[in-house]
Amino acid sequence: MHALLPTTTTLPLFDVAASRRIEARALAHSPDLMARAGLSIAKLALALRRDEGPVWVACGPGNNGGDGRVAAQRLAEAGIAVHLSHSPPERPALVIDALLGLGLNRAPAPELLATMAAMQACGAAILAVDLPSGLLGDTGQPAGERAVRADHTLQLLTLKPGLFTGEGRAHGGRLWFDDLGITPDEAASADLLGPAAAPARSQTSHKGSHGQVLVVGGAPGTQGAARLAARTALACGAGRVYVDLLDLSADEAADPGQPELMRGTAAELPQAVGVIGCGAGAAISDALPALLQRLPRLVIDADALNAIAADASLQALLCARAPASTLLTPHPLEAARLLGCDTVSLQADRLAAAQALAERFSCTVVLKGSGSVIASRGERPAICASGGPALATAGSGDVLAGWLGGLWAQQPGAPAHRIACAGVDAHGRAGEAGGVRRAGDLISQLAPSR
Ligand SMILES: NC(=O)C1=CN([C@@H]2O[C@H](COP(=O)(O)OP(=O)(O)OC[C@H]3O[C@@H](n4cnc5c(N)ncnc54)[C@H](OP(=O)(O)O)[C@@H]3O)[C@@H](O)[C@H]2O)[C@@H](O)CC1
Ligand SMILES: Nc1ncnc2c1ncn2[C@@H]1O[C@H](COP(=O)(O)OP(=O)(O)O)[C@@H](O)[C@H]1O
Repeated sequence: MHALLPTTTTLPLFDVAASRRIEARALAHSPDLMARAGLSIAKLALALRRDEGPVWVACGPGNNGGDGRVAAQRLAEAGIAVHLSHSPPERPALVIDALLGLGLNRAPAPELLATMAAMQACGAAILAVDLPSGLLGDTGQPAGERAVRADHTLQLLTLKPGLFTGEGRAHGGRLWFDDLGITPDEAASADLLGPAAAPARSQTSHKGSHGQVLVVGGAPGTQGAARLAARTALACGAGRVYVDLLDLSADEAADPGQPELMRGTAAELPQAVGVIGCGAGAAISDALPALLQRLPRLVIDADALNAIAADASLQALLCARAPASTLLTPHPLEAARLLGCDTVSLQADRLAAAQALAERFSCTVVLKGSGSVIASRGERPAICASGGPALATAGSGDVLAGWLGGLWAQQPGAPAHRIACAGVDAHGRAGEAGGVRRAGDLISQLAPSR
């Protein structure tokens, strides 16, 4: 058993159906899985309980409750006061939430909701067994009106995608994992991203070796967005970075605060990676047909996504692009517009939504937000576990778009999916500080990760 995040490698995630298959096969040769699970929970509980008070263990009707009962037995054998009940003891030292795990299949019944509320109110830290009760393992959404907000979750046997995206990040608390000695014997349902290697830079390389990025966007009043993206592409190591600011007069500098940036257009730079849409406003619509047809690799963000959502002819141009050449970076509202749904239903299953977008537009999609999801046709989806609310500030998405463009410029042969996985993870790690990080600061935080 070990703490999980930050992860130093990419890890396999298994949805509920896959976890059940793995469990069923493992039980055939290791019938003592529940004993292993219970022991592991008891060990972690011993380390986490805050004082000499009783450990409250609340067990449900299935095997999740079975794990909890074994843990209670182990704790009692170790001389710890254990309170095995659906109602709280006086001043519990820790709560073990073993009500519902993988088997959650409907909104929790009222009596379970009452126990969940009592757990939350009792003042002790909550250790959830496998999943916080009421949280769906595939999507990270509560099945009903509420799910337990745990302080710690010990995932057992497999890592479930729902703990890493959507509401899962807010419900799981600190994440722990015990594989119970079983190596999964089927392919993962999704990847949990680890860090990727920075693009190689040969001793004899020159600026022409590291590609070109062209940022198109920045309508009057929102030019900062395009400049943030351009500065980030530069910090990422792209050989040359150009900006095409909408409505900028011919004699103005690309970015007076960043003299390395140059002005350019798609017509002049047909090999550049386009990063298009940042702060672009409605004016991007007119430029989009040429950009979609002309530039061999595109990162499409913000207003360019909104323009595409509103125009079937732009959607057709997008779908006609070469495979693995286009990367969309919508936040949930932009993604909902592209799919023609609302954000609540989109957020209810972020993995499915990202995959639906990737299929519909034949693109790689980064569905941003807590636990960003990366999906591409024919690829296993990935979830980014790094990042946090420090990133919830204007401009951090522009920085992501610029970083993706900068990475892609330096790795022209790489498919969009690989660039997205590497870039989103690096961006998240750079934004793991507490509080709020200004988007401009994020750029300098990203640069050392190259
Ligand atoms: N077997 C092993 O050795 C191992 C097992 N492991 C552990 O087992 C867990 C999975 O166990 P599980 O399959 O029994 O499912 P679990 O989460 O206990 O729930 C099922 C029960 O809850 C009920 N129920 C469902 N929804 C409900 C609701 N909303 N409101 C009320 N009731 C509801 C459902 O009722 P039913 O639908 O049948 O009426 C059924 O009775 C897994 O998460 C892990 O902890 C691992 O440690 C690996 C080793
Ligand atoms: N709570 C959070 N946890 C993790 N990542 C977050 C969180 N809030 C925002 N982010 C990340 O910050 C970025 C915000 O992008 P976006 O909404 O497009 O911002 P902007 O348009 O202002 O640049 C995305 O990469 C998103 O995943």
